[in-house]
Amino acid sequence: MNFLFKGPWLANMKMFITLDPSNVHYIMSKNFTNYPKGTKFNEMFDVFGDGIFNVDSDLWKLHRKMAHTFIGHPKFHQFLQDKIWEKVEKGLIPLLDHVSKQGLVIDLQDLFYRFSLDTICTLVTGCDLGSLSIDWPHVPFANALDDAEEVILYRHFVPMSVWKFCRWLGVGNEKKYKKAWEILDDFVYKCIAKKREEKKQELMKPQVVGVDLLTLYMDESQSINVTSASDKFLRDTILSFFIAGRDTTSTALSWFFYLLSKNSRVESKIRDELSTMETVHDYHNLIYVHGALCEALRLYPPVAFEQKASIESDVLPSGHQVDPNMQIIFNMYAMGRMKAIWGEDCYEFKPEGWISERRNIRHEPSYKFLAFNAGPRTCLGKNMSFFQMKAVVATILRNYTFQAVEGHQVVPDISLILRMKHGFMVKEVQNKYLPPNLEIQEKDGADEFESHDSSKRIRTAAKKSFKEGEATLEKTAESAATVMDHAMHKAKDKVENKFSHHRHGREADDEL
Ligand code: HEM
Repeated sequence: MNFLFKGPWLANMKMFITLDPSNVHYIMSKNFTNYPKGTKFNEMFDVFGDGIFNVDSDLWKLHRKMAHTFIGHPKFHQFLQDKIWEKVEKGLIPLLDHVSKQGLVIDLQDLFYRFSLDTICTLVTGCDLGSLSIDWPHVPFANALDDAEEVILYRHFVPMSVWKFCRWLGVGNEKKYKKAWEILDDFVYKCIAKKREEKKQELMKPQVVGVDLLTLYMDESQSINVTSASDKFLRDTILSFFIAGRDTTSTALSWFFYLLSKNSRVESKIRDELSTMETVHDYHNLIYVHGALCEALRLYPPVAFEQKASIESDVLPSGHQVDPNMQIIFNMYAMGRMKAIWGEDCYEFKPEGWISERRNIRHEPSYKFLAFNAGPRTCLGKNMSFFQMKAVVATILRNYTFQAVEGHQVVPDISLILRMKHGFMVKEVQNKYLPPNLEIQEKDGADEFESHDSSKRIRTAAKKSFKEGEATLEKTAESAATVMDHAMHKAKDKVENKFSHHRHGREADDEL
C-alpha cells in the first residue's frame, strides 16, 4: 500500500508512493496546504507557464476562482451545449458516415483526439481547428502538444540537472521541446490577438447568447474583482484548458469503446437504454451509460498518476513519516484495480456497481475514485466532460456498429496520459441509416487494412513513433515503468493482505 522509492543517487529521486485511500484523503483534503504540487512539478511542466495546473498558493486560488466562475457561467453553458452538438452534427457524423460508406479502418483514439481538440479549442477560444475531417489533416498545434508532453515525461526519468543542461545546450529532446513551445506560443498568442481585434472592431455581436471562455476572461474578470488579464496570463490559462480538455476526454472515450468491444452484454444494455431516448439530446437520463463511463474511468483513469510535494514533515494516517520536500505519488490506475477498495470483481467491467437500487448513480468518495482528482483541486471540467462523452457515445451507438480489427493489440502507453500505445483500430460493420445496397461488404485478406489512405496514414504514423531516436526514450521510460510497476505490485499485495481481514467484496466500500 505504501512504498518508498529511491532512484539512483545521482538522480536525487526519493518518492513515497501510496495507494491507501486514507492517505489520499489526508493529503488531498485534510492537510491540503502541506502538499502543494511543488516547484519541481512547475519546472518540469514549464511550457504550461503559470496556468492552473502548474501553480500553488495564491496564484492557484486566483486561477481556480476564475476558472470556476467562467466554466459555470450561464453564457458559457449555452455555448458549450450549442458547440458540442454542432461538432457532432457537422464533424463527427459526416466523418463516420464517410468511414462507413468507404469501409475504412480507422483509429478510434485518433478520432476522439481530433473531436476533443476541436471542441476544446472552440470552447476556449471560439475558433474551430477543423482537425476532425475526412482527410485527417496534419495539425501542427496538436503535434506540438504531443511533443511537449512526451518530453515532460522523459524529464521525469532523468536527473533534473541533466535535462536542464540539455535544455541549456538546446540538444536532444529539449530541442524538440523548444520547437513545440514556439508552435504552441505562436498559435495561442494569435488566438488572443484575434479575439482582441474582434472586440476592437466590435465584430462580436452584442446579442450573442453563448460565449467562449476567452471572451469571458477578457470581459468579465472585473466582475469578480480581478484586474484585466495580461496576454501571458491568458496564454497560460488557454494552454491549461487545452491540456485539461483534449487528452482526458478523448482517452476516456477510447478506453470506454475498447471495454465495450470486449463486453457485448454491457454494449447491448447501453443500446437498450439509448433506444429509450426520444432524441439524442435526451442524454440526462442515461444512468447506465453514466455508470459505464465511470467504470471505464475507474479501470483506465486518463490521468493515472498524481504528484504532490510535502512542505513540512508530517505523519500520514498509515503511520508513515513524510520528510519535507518529499515527492508523493498516487497511482490511480493501481487504485482502480484493488480488491481491497473495489471488491473481488475489481477487474471486471461492471457498470451495475455504479447504479443504486433506485436507479441513481452511486456516490463514490473521490479519494477512492480518483479519476477526477480529489479535494480543493478536483477537476473543474467533470460535468463538461460527461456531457461531451454522452453526446459522443449516444451518437455513435445509436447510429453505428464498430468492430475492433482482429489481431490489433490495444495496450496502454507510457505517457503522462494513459493513452493506447498503438491506438484502437476499428471498422464499421453496419450503419442503420445506409440503404441495404450501400451496406459495407467484408473484403478478404489483410490487404484491405492497407488499402485506404487514412489507415495507411495511421500505420505510417504508428511506425514513425518507433523511429530510432525515440527508441532510447521508450527504453528509459519502460525500464523506469517496470521498476514502478514492480513497486506497485509489492505495495498492492501488501494492501490486499492488510485489508482482506476486514473487507468482504463490494459491501466494504462504504466503510471507506
Ligand atoms: C474525462 C475527462 C477528464 C478527466 C478524467 C479529468 C481529470 C482531471 C484530473 C485528474 C485533474 C487533476 C490534475 C492535477 O492536478 O494534476 C484535473 C484537473 C482539472 N481539470 Fe479535468 N479532467 C477531465 C476533463 C476536463 C475538462 C473537459 C476540462 C475543461 C477544460 C477540465 C478542467 C480541469 C481543470 C481546470 C483542472 C485544474 C483544477 C485545479 O488544479 O484546481 N477537465 N482533471
